[in-house]
Amino acid sequence: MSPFSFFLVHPCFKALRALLILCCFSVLIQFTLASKARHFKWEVGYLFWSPDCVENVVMGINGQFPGPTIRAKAGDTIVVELTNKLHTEGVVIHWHGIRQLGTPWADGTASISQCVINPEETFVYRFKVDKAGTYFYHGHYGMQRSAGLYGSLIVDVAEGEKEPFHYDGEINLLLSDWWHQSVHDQEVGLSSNPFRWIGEPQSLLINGRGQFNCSLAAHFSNSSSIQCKIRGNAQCAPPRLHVLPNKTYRLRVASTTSLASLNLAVGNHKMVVVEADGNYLQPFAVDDMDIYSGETYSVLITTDQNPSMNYWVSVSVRGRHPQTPPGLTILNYHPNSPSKLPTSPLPVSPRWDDYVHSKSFTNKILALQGSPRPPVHYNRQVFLLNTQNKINGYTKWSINNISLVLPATPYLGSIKFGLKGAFDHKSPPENFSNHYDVMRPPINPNSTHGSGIYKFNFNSTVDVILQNANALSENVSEIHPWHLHGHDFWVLGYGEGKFSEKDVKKFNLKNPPLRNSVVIFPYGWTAIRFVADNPGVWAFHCHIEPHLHMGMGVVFSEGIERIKKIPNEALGCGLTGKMLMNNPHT
Ligand SMILES: O=C1O[C@H]([C@@H](O)CO)C(O)=C1O
Repeated sequence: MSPFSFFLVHPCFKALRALLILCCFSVLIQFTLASKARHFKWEVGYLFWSPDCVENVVMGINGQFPGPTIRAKAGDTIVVELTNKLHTEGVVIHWHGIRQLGTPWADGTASISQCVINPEETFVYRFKVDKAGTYFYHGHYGMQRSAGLYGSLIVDVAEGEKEPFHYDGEINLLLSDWWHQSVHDQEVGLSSNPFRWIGEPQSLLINGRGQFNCSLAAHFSNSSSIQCKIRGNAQCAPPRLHVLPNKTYRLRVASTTSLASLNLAVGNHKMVVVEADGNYLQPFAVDDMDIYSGETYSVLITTDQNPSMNYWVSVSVRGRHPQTPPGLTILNYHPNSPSKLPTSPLPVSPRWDDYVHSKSFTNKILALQGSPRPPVHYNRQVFLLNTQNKINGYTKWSINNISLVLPATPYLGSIKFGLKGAFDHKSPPENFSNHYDVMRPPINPNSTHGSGIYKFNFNSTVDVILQNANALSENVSEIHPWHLHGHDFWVLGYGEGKFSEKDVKKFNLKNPPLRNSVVIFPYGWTAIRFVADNPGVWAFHCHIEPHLHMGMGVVFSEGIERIKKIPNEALGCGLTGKMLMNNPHT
């Protein structure tokens, strides 16, 4: 008899066995009690609001802009009953960074995971937040994120768990950019011939607040900007960050910008970067940090500076010729008055085109020791060439010469039920011509529309090489931050120019960071690896809102046959709607 069987049957161990069972039960009960469902009732609607002291229309939630912050613990279930109070538009909300393990219909992507929620309809998003971290949520239909439909989603560690770093307090910074032209006008311009580009933002917002045509730091600048005079309760009053001296604070930073890549700095304070996209990093200290649309970070600052002063928190534009003044607020040391302006000049931010600086920051981002490592080999390698193109004279972005158009019927349903004709059944190309010169504008700029998907074998390891190129004008190549739904991926490496098979040898398989968003630098490439282990249909796209609108994305799917019952409400439109209505028992 084995020692284990002996323990199971021998009467001497009866009491010990009972104790063991009791222990197991109590752990189970504690776990069930600690993780709970958090219910929210939300109404999405348009509001008159002055995000940058100029009145405009924003898309808000429950009369608030930005939307309410969701705060939960790892393991909790979030239940958001979302009612659409927009007058004539559908809506969906994507929970950015939440992998939706087992709930692919709750990913909130119009035409991909669900039908849009029509005016006056209510849709219930129910999903688990399985991993602690800094996240956010936003609209994922048309350009509704640019209209202001976003908010923070913070997941604390589960009861009894500890973060791998210490801090005394927390500050939330949700960064965005803001235009005075309505999103509807922007969308029309982008899909017109001649093309009308949206231009640079009027203002940068910190927690939905910015200042147009005046600066909090005007007394330091020799430009013509005037000093802001803001009443304390104004919607555009800067969100002062109150701190006590000699403490450590965790800044949770998320960028939901429509276009702008940003640089964040806190005057006189070093920032120690510890988390990115809900994954822990090997801590490193910087004076300023870049953050691209779709990314989140946690950084620690220690309030060890002269406590009789306040300090600037500044956000400025990277990667595009800035025409937007920095977004500013104040780090307010207690007991100084929150309106006491800092006496030091603004922190120096790098020049907008100092890519050496950006790359040096990016290369410091590595996984904390002990983080999950990538599989050593891939099963499939997909190359995605990013180009700006023309289709019948309209300006577009394409991936391997295909510009994404989303179908009327959500992929999740049409794939699950094998509905023919819902989208292009031919898969898009996995590669591009060897002769393509990524350093020059396309010789033949013409591309085509497409709605085909990349289908991955369940549990296979996929490498994606994102390849940047020259846009339509000579000597222009732009930053594109790519975001993957339904997964985290390992960032294996970045490189200049065209990717070559030799570059595979340089991949970092030792401590690559796990993320859900990653940047491709101008004329460069970025390699990522992920395991296709989450049954569902998942968007992978440039997080610049107008670029996605112009077709810059692809769609992945895996393991659909493993999905059991998709709630009818998610699919009650288009062909699936008709099918469900005809077969109420599906
Ligand atoms: O998609 C874009 O279009 C413009 C420009 O390329 C054409 O006006 C721009 O800066 C983009 O990022």
